[in-house]
Amino acid sequence: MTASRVLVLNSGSSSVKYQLLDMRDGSRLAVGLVERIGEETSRLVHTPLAGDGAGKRERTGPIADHAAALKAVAEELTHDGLGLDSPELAAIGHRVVHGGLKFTAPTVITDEVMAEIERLVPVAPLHNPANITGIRTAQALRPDLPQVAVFDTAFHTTMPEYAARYAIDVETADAHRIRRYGFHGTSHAYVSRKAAELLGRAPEDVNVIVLHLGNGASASAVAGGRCVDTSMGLTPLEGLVMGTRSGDIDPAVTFHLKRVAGMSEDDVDVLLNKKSGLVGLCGDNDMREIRRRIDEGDRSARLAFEIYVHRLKKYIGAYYAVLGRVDAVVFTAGVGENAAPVREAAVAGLEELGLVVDTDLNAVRSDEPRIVSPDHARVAVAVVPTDEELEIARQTFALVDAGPDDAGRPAGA
Ligand SMILES: Nc1ncnc2c1ncn2[C@@H]1O[C@H](COP(=O)(O)OP(=O)(O)O)[C@@H](O)[C@H]1O
Ligand SMILES: CC(=O)OP(=O)(O)O
Ligand SMILES: [Mg+2]
Repeated sequence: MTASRVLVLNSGSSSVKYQLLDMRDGSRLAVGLVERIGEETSRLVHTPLAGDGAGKRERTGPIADHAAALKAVAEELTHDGLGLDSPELAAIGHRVVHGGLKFTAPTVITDEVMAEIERLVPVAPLHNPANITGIRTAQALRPDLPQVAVFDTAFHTTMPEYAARYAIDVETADAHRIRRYGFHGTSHAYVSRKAAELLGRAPEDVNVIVLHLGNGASASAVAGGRCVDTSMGLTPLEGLVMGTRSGDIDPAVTFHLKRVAGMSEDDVDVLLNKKSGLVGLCGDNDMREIRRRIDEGDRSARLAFEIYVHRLKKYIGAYYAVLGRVDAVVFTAGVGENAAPVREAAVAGLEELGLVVDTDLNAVRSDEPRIVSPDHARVAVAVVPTDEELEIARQTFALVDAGPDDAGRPAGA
């Protein structure tokens, strides 16, 4: 039997999401999440969907680091007869957030590839270190298997220079590779393709604005299947208001804080990446909690919501102008898929642009891609659940399934 399973690891700063899939039909064999890694209250939630396991299992209690988290995941899979030692496992696919300009496609991980991912740590300090630990741990568990990196930045490498460059001194920018890279690309690619499917058209024929609103959040303008602009920049800090990140601010705020408030470089980094966004504005970064507080009349929660939505609306307008013609505005990720009030507020007042939501359609909760604008609307407003793990598994399997070359290396090595 040829190996057809792929394990996908999406390692975040304090969490690991994972899925084991069978690529013969794309079915999931197990899914899970380890959260609050490094805290006393770590939690692993594992759901076997095949094998010997039955039903969702939870473990709570301290999980010290990503290596310990992956060990626990491996134990859970083994318990279900889906262990990493299985000969059916073809590869392990890793989400890697920053790939710079070098990686425009999924890549089999070699020592040189690892060195490049490490070199990019300063521009993705919350993400690349966790991705690296995930890769190293997986390599230690299955040194014989191809490990594949699927980069968040890859989809955005098609951006034209005028969208990717900052208007700063060219020599300085080039010397330090300062430009806009963009992130969440696997999600933007998957969701824009699915949106075309939902409209019943070929991806080459549609222009869409994708709003990926999770804890991290980004917008992208996709013309005929290619990214032409996106809201994140050199790092995943630029753009929309996020759970804990500020998104766009005047960069002078940073020197002002250093000069006037006596903050260090690291203090400002932590402020903008971890203590800003929704959490900085109102103390909560979970949109469910913010909506609950708004319903109780809480003013700081309301203002946080208004700032979040105002920024979103500005990007919709900007990308409308960038694309010229828009076929759909598509919401995805935790907030985009679940928070109907965010979708409604983001397009409120944009009727002249052809953007309206149907209140009843927008209120429907579903895991399926769906249109939430009325039939007659000029531009579709859609909700398309993202599936970064499935997309990573597909790209990983496509690379390793192409077979080894003459030297016995997997394709792409
Ligand atoms: N039912 C819901 N209603 C509103 N917001 C939700 C709901 N479920 C999840 N969210 C939001 O989604 C966020 C997580 O999104 P997700 O895409 O899983 O983020 P990430 O992958 O960045 O961790 C939560 O912080 C919360 O704000
Ligand atoms: C790049 C990024 O912001 O990722 P996440 O949303 O997983 O934090
Ligand atoms: Mg995410």
